[in-house]
Amino acid sequence: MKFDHIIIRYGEISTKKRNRKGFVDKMKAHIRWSLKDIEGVVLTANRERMYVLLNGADHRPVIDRLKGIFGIQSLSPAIKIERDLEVMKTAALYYLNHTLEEVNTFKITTKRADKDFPYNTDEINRAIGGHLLRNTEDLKVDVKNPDLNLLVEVRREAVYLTGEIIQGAGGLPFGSSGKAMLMLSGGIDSPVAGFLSMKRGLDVEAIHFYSPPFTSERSRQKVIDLVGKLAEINGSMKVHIVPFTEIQLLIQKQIPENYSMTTTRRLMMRVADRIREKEEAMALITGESLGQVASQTMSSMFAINEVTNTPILRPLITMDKTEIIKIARELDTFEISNLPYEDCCTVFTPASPKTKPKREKVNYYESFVDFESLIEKAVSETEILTVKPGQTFDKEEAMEDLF
Ligand SMILES: Nc1ncnc2c1ncn2[C@@H]1O[C@H](COP(=O)(O)OP(=O)(O)OP(=O)(O)O)[C@@H](O)[C@H]1O
Repeated sequence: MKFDHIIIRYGEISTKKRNRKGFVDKMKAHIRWSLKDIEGVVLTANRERMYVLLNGADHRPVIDRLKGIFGIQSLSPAIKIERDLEVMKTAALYYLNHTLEEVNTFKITTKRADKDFPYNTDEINRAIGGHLLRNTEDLKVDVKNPDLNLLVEVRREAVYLTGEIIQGAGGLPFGSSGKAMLMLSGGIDSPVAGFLSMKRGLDVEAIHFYSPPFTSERSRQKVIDLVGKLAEINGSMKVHIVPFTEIQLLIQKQIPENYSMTTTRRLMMRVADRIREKEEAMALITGESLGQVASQTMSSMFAINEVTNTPILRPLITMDKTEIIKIARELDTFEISNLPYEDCCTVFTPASPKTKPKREKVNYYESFVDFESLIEKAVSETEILTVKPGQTFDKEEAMEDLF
């Protein structure tokens, strides 16, 4: 006996009415992609649920992959069996021994959709429960708060056993919210912002600004590795690598030092917005968190945001650093982000950047400088890479190179 299918329950998709099909189709495509190398599995869907028929495949790797698919609320491995009490008892014991969680207490909940079945609900509960108690040690019945509530569904065509409810990733199906551009530094925050945006159904491309020779090849590679991590979600991610040295040198030369950081951010936004337009995306995403550093105060964001009316998504805006780090660790990006390679912003950061820059002042300073041709040049010289998952980062080798 084996688990023969997995039940997939929808999360927020179930609140969608007329456009539900679009969401379900996106999720189906993502699940199909994630299971493509597991032989034999077949996916079916209806308005309420999806089912993965395992056709002999082991349920554990399938569940592991499904756990990462956005839009899934929960999952349950299930068994379809004959309408025979002895078979039902054996199957229940199998279920108990193969759940992923530790089970100390249980209850059986039978539902008889077919009232012609020769045993009533109570008789089935007791027969199966007794069988489990006789064949296990230290297992107890708990009808109020059991570790395992084994649902036995007696239908006309067969009996279905399911019990374990495994939490899914939640969110919305990948790509169901359209496309946005993630401004990705090598830091801890922006990869987390990218992940959370993808979780809300966005298809994300990354934009990274780098300033050779002030920033090294290693820091560029670090960003590619971060993109490789995010690419695990759906198999690949594009990254636009923007040469930013000329713009930064011009800012350094022409803008008063305490306003150079504000102008740098404004220029990044302007360039990113051009790339967004070319890629037909509808928003920019940043890893900003309110008040974290000088460029992330309300006044700074007010001054920086002025250069575009494209929506700027800031998924981390109300999060504390510790909350962000927790997600970065779960995502496995923390170690990569934490490597001490310089970023183009840190290299050019003034000693005391304005924490309360004024729009009028920054506009006044920028009015003496023609950035337009350099913006065009940066966009046209942007390198576009498609990164696949598994660009593993060799931390030891990287550290050796550093010291
Ligand atoms: N070199 C860069 N390329 C692309 N985007 C950048 C770059 N530097 C900063 N950004 C964007 O600006 C945001 C704020 O950057 P900043 O360096 O002030 O903050 P941070 O808290 O260190 O963020 P992060 O941890 O993401 O680097 C980043 O989250 C990112 O979205």
